[in-house]
Amino acid sequence: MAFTVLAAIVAAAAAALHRYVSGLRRNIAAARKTGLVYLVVPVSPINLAWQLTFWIWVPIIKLLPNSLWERWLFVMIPEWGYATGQTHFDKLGTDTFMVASPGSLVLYSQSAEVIHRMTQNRELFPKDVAKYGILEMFGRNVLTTEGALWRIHRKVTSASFNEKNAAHTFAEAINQTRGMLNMWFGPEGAKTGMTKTIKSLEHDTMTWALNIIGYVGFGLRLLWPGQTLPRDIDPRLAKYGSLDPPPGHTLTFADSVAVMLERIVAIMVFPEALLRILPFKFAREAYKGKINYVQYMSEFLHDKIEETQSGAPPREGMDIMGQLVQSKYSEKAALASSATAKLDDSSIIGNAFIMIVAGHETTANTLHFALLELANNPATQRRLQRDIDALFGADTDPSTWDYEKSVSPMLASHIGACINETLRLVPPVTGIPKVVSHDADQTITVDGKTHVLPAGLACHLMVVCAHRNPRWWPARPSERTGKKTDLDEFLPERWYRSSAAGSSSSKEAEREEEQLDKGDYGGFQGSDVSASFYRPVRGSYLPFSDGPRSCLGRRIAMVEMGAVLAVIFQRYSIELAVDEWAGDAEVEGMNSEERREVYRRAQEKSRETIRQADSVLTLKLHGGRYVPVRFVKRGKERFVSDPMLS
Ligand code: HEM
Repeated sequence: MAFTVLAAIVAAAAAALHRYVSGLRRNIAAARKTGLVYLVVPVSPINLAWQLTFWIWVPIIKLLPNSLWERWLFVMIPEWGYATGQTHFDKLGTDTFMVASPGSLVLYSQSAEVIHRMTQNRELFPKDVAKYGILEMFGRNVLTTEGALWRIHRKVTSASFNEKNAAHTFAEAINQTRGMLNMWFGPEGAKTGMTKTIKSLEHDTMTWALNIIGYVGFGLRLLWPGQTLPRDIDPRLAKYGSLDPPPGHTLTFADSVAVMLERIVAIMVFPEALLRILPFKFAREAYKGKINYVQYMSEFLHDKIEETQSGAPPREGMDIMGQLVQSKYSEKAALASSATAKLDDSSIIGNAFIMIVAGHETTANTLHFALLELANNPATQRRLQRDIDALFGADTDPSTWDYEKSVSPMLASHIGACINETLRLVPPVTGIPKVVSHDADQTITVDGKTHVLPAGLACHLMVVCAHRNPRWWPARPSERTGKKTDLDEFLPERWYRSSAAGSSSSKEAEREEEQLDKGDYGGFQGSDVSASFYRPVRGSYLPFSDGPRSCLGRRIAMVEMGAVLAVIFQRYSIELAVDEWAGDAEVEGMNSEERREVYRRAQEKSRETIRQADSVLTLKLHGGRYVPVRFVKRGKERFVSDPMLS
């Protein structure tokens, strides 16, 4: 008996070893055939189990002699592109390389040509939808589907992304920014002109963005602490805005979204029944977040179906849930032929989830990093304020700002430059997975040479690396760090520079535009970058992706972020908090040089913290990391008004 068991184990191990070796040999041969540079690694870097546990294995591997791992280990660290991307592409001497492992063959590229080809040819290089399981747990949706099914989702969801709703978003972003400022200052800060040290900037920007998409996208009035719901609010919607859990719930709606996003990996990995009984804090939170969120959304769906079937007039704003529900439950949908595609209930909930996640976490993180970079860069902040004064006036009431008149100049000013530069440096989505169509091999051109990629090949577009590739961006030697280029630095002025080594002339840019896929996939059709700025080569700047699968919400995101920066910096400045090095009384007694010295320490620490950002869903500060800041009324700055501080 013991011998039989042993023999079975040996046979299974031999079979596994055979699979391992033959998989590796097959993938190495396929990598070699493409003619591209390739690395060989022992485990697939895109294997989910590896990605969840890499932090255990990497330190163990590093105990081995350097020569065994130093060439390839970087690619096994999921956020390598953001942390150290350029160095590795430099070392390999190429913008496009392959990684062969026993379980996979993957192409990584930061080449604008390659990225452009893949984003423009949706059918030849579809999205690698298998990688989007985490975003499909509540139902299939526009972000996670491909082909004919994606077209149906895109048609239904894109209907409300228009200029009217962008204007509505602008007004609501102004309103929510005031709510956030009121919370930060409180009655005490309003008197002194300075907030206390804020450690919750990331959390607050998430609340800000959720409140906006909640209202503009879903008609839900979500509140800041101390605010109350309007008296005439529809009682069915009141529970979503409640600051305490309403009857039948153990979390508020906003907390259910926040907790669910915080614990999304646990929700995906563990079955609900197991989360319920596991005696760990993370499991309790994940379970609570999930069941509350699911319950809110099914109640919301139910209410919307009733509203649609009662023939109630359309609501103001995007009413994303209303649009989704109408596609299935309206009278028109009922009369439509059965051949007309409709979403099922699970897809309605799935799309609502994706709009909430895509619509708030991305924008919130961009705002969070933009604020931190402005605190890190006082000279940029001062220039931003000058542009805001010129555009909106220093004393005007933001609620009177006119969207149509303001939007283009706003995005062409230093406000736009700061947003673009944040999205270049710290894009919420650092990489986009595509795949070579399973139907046929496809070609790419790298530096004038054609390479054939095998059908089904996984391709990873290294967005964050393309954004820092000196070949495509106007770069100068860094004045601050002495590095070869300043591309790792936040320099919105870059957007006024005229050219980069690999940048195209405006004629070439026009020709490129002509070759684009001009299909109408709904949403905003214009460029992400104002015409007055440096125009990056197509494929080198894609914070919102590009081509048919580009972000549906990019216009409203830009508008939202422009509005919040304008409202905050019209009256206030942001400063890094220096409590770690000096108390308020000490700062009071310091001369200018001493203040500069203490601020420089805070800048150094802040930059180091930002470098440690990584992605679960989007790029942000995880693991309790934060940068403490204060907001001060303009004229009351302790540090950032000093012209010697840049
Ligand atoms: C700074 C803010 C934002 C950034 C950086 C951003 C970025 C992106 C990126 C990179 C993609 C492509 C993802 C992929 O292919 O895997 C995407 C898709 C998408 N985004 Fe955004 N997004 C932002 C804001 C928004 C907002 C505000 C909404 C909606 C309210 C939104 C809705 C969507 C949707 C629906 C898609 C899927 C489009 C499709 O596949 O057809 N996004 N976004």
